[in-house]
Amino acid sequence: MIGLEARGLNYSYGTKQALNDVSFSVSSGAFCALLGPNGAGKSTLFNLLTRLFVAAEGRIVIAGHDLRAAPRAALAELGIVFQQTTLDLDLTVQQNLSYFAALHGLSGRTARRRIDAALDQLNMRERAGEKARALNGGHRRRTEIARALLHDPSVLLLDEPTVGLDAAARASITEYAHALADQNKTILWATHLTDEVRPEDDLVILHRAKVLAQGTAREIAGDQTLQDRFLSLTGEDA
Ligand SMILES: Nc1ncnc2c1ncn2[C@@H]1O[C@H](COP(=O)(O)OP(=O)(O)OP(=O)(O)O)[C@@H](O)[C@H]1O
Repeated sequence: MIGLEARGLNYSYGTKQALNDVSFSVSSGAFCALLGPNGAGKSTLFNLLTRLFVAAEGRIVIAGHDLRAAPRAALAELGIVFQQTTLDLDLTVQQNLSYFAALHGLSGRTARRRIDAALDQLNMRERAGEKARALNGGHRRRTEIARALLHDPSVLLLDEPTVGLDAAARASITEYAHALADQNKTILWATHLTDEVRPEDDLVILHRAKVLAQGTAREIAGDQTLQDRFLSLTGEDA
C-alpha cells in the first residue's frame, strides 16, 4: 500500500522553477529520506504536500486520499514538523500539546489519553510540566513530534528536523522517527545530510527542482558511499 504519492508536481516562483515534474511514492509504514542540498526544492515540496501552496498541475495522494479532491480527509492523515520551531516557549510541554489537541477538536479524556501516549512515545512524559523555553533543542523537537502525532496521522512530514542539534540529539531524533516507521507511520524526512540516511531507508534525491534518483539508499549508493554517490549525482557536497 502507498502512504504518500506525488505525481507530476511543478511549481515556480515567477520565472524560477522550484519543482520540475516531481514524482515519487513512499510505501505505507516506510521511512523515506528526501535528500537535497539547500535550494533543491524540499521546502517548496513540503508546502505543496501540506497545501500551504497549491500546484497548478500534478497530483498528491495522502493515505489514499487525493489532496485536491478530498483535502480534509487527506490532511487529517498528515502530521507535520516544520523546519522552524513552532512551540509557544512560555507554555509548558503539556500546555503546548493541549492547545494543539483543542485545535484538532480533541478535549477531555480523549485529549489527555492522546497527549500521554504521544509523550510516552517520545520519552517526554517526565518533562510535561516544564516550560518549552527551558528545554534543549532535542527535547523541543521531540515535543513537536509528539504534537504532530496527537491526531494519529498515518503520514508524518519532517522538514530538516535536526538543523541546529548536536550529534547526540540528531541521532536520537533520527532514531525516534525510525521507531515511528516501525509502528507503521509513513515518514518523509527532509535533510541535506547523507549521514542521517540508513542503507535500508527509502531515498528520494532532489536537486535543482528535479528528482535525480529514487530507491533504497543501498541501491542508489551502489558500490560507493552514499556521500560519494550524492556528490557524483549532484556535483555538490552533502
Ligand atoms: N519566495 C520565493 N521567491 C523566489 N524564489 C524562491 C522563493 N522560495 C524559494 N525560492 C527558490 O526556489 C528554490 C527552491 O527553494 P526551497 O526553499 O524549496 O529549497 P530547499 O531545498 O527547501 O532549500 P533549503 O534547505 O535552503 O530550505 C531555490 O532556488 C529558492 O531560492
